[in-house]
Amino acid sequence: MAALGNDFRPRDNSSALADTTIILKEDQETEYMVAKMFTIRPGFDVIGLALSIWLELRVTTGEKTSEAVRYNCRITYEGKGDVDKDADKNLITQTALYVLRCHGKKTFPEGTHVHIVNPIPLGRGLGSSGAAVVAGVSLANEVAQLGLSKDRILDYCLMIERHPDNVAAALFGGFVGSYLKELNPEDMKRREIPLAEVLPAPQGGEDTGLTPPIPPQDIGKHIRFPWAKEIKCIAIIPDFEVSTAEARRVLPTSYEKADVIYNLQRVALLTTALGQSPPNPVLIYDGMQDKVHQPYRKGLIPGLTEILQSVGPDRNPGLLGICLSGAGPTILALATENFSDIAEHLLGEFKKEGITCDWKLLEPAYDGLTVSHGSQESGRMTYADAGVSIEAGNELVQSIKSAVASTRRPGADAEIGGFGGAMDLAAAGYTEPPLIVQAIDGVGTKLKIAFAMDDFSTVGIDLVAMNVNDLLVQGAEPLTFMDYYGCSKLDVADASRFVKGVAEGCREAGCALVGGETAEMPGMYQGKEFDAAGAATGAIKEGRKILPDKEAMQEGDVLLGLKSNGAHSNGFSLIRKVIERHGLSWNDQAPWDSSTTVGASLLTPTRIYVKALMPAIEQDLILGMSHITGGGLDENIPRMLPKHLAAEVNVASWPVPGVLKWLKQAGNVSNKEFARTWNTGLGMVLVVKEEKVQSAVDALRSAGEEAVRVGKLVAKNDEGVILLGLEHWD
Ligand SMILES: Nc1ncnc2c1ncn2[C@@H]1O[C@H](COP(=O)(O)OP(=O)(O)O)[C@@H](O)[C@H]1O
Ligand SMILES: N[C@@H](CCOP(=O)(O)O)C(=O)O
Repeated sequence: MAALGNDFRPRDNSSALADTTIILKEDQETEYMVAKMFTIRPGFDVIGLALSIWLELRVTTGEKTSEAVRYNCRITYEGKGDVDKDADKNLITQTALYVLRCHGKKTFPEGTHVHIVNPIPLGRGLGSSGAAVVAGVSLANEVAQLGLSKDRILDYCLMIERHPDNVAAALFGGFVGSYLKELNPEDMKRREIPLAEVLPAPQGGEDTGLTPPIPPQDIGKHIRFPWAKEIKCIAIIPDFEVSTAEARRVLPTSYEKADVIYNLQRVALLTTALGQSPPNPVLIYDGMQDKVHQPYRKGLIPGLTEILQSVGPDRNPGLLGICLSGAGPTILALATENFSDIAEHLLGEFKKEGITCDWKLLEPAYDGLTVSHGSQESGRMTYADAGVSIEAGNELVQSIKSAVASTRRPGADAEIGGFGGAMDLAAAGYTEPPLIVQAIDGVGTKLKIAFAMDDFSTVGIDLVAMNVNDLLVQGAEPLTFMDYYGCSKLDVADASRFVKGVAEGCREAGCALVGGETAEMPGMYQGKEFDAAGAATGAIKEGRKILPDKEAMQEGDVLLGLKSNGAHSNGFSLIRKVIERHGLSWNDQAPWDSSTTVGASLLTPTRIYVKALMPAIEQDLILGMSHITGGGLDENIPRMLPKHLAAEVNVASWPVPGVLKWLKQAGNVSNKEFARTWNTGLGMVLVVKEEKVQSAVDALRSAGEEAVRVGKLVAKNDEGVILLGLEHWD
């Protein structure tokens, strides 16, 4: 991935489409298509919600094969479950064949290869068949260039899946209401038009020339409702299938008037309630009650009634409502927070029935069906087709411009838009050739907490901290910084909050943000997730030594510690496990600090020690420094020591921050593990000659930092770090 340059814009055309181009080359292809789909609906046969799971087809034509392939269509599949690979049996290609036959074509174009990538679990009520039907109609539309509009595609879909909720949401995206128009008298007479989900089979095989029923115009109508941004969907997906056909067979053919009115009243309110911000849990919970399908389907899903009734907004903070997804067995809970709590509870309820489940946190997806073409001959590929928005990139540049400019410093103007970031060393005070030091790092899985909290304002500070603290321990002054932000779909607000955090970190470290890269790469990451990395460049003045000065270190040299303010940016994989095991959710009150939540406390940004340490470094008061990151005291302190010396550290000499104390105890983490996973309360450990300790402490104090004496250097036997006073941690 090219990440150089200082244009805060999406990657250049050729690299953004690199994945696609590779596919085309390998298969000698002419077409490329992606169909993105969704799932669910809480109003029986009426409303559907497209969710963030995409069914994707990669389609190529002109493939050379040694043997004849039926209907000219070779199918390959990756994803959930397994599907038929025969073109006339696979739901996607079967649907496409029906549409092709409606247009007088009996086969796919020669050498068609359809590669299906399907993450939607089959037969779980998450609309895999609706997605497949939309993809199938679109497939025919593309390979035969039929020019069908989305509205006309819906007509074809409705000939196959006669309930419009799933196909309409899959096709148009978002939270969608739909109805089927009554057929006009002429079409009513056309007995071949299926009234239920019956796929018109190619009677007598591919060569009969029979024309299947062409859909009447405008069979279905739809409208998109608003959806409040904070509402997310927890899908609890049991490990067994319920076929939609079976789940429809158990429904009655007629209903009591009272039950019909009950549902109508709720659906009418629900469509508005789900668009209101903040959402009203009472209206949504009541609005999601149902009397026309859930009660009849309980025989197919053990414990359904009890499971649905086991949660409510009064008992489960954050929960808004719950229903069967599609025809089941998946259960869909809508919530604004405490997602893992709610999910764990429902998993527990299913477990009582002996059923294991998977769960996913999903969000509405607004694109619906998208198609992108890539023709080698015409070179008609576009960013937009591939899911990359230049407009969003430009918007981001505008929104971060002033934050980036605020990091300017002597030697770097921090203006964005050029091809590279420049630094005038002389203007920065380095008149003789300095030693240049560089560092590169990421934020790690602390990002996961930011995703869960939907708060990206501080992880940029962590990114800068991880880099500049690494430069600092080598005695270098950080001068410039560059960041990399990779996502699947650029959310300008999120990316901007992130870059503003990076700028804040840079200001704190005194370095200029001279460039960055925002890479929008469809399909690389899940939903709104992103990855971030950064690199810092610093300098050491001519004539001064790069640290650590191992040769100058001796037994008896003093170890000073600078406090951390929590976990900083390391050990988050274990942190997440401990939090999960304790059934805490990110929005719960932090057990170690009643004034904040678990997530907010853990997002406390990593301390940046530049301003505190630079004066002492410049006065040559320090022989070596260790930035306590992944690997903790155990792994990081020996990195600054000569082979013959070890660090003897008295762990009682500094306070362990409340959060780390709690995590250690809650995770039953041994002292050894504690010292090699987390920083234990020290963000930096310094080696200082005894005679310079007072000056070093004074220099640090003048810069606002209190150093504590934590130990000394001793002759090394086995261990690089000897921890004394461990009982203090028990
Ligand atoms: N991507 C796909 N490719 C081919 N067939 C599919 C695909 N997705 C779903 N199907 C077909 O649809 C069936 C599931 O449909 P259905 O019972 O309606 O459940 P769901 O709730 O998942 O829509 C699968 O067993 C399979 O035959
Ligand atoms: N309204 C339909 C929806 C079926 O959805 P699926 O995902 O189970 O195919 C119904 O409830 O039957």
